[in-house]
Amino acid sequence: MIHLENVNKTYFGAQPLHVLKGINLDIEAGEFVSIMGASGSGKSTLLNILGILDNYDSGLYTLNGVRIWNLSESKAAEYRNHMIGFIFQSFNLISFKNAVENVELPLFYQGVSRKKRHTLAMEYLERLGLKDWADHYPNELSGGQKQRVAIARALITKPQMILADEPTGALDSKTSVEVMQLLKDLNAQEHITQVIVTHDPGVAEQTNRIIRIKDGIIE
Ligand SMILES: Nc1ncnc2c1ncn2[C@@H]1O[C@H](COP(=O)(O)OP(=O)(O)OP(=O)(O)O)[C@@H](O)[C@H]1O
Repeated sequence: MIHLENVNKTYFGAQPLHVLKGINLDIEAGEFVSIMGASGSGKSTLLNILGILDNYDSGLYTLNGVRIWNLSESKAAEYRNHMIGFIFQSFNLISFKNAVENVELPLFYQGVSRKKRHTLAMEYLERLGLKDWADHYPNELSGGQKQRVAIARALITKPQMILADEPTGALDSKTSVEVMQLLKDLNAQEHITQVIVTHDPGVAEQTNRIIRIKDGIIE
């Protein structure tokens, strides 16, 4: 599903920083993998490239056989909206929208009718055990509840893969285990490919493969 060949990425700041130095990586459909590496090793950079949120300088990236290179912003957004669900450490919920409105948002961008997106969002909230919290705002939810709302939002477009950047980074250890179990179940039951960036060896151990990045390459 994901194929990377000799992918390079440099940030051109005051001093150029060659972050990814020839990444070769294959992730098959249905895999449940984690990416580990020291702080600054390029994990988020790699995840952003996989999620078509950022460009790379050279090499090859194909997603489901489609070459991802120099896409227009609208084409990139279309691929993201239809293929990829994102989960972030800081949840990235919209604070002035309640839980069900947050979950509905990706469908709004897909032009789905108000009624249909509300019905679907309620279904996903229910699946994640949050039906009774639908009209609560993010600041009224615990960290674990916020992350479950974010997971519902990631799932609602039925993505083929989920990219998660430190999904448990802001959660206590008990809630982390619950969220990881949820992601694991999703992988087992629905075969959604998942790529999880984490610092936490306990989180990585729960995935089926650990990819280690060091000095800009995969070990
Ligand atoms: N937009 C940017 N412009 C310039 N440099 C950047 C940019 N984004 C990241 N970097 C630098 O690139 C390097 C890799 O960053 P990245 O966020 O990919 O690492 P990481 O492995 O995810 O780190 P962490 O575990 O701390 O989140 C770091 O040195 C970072 O400072």
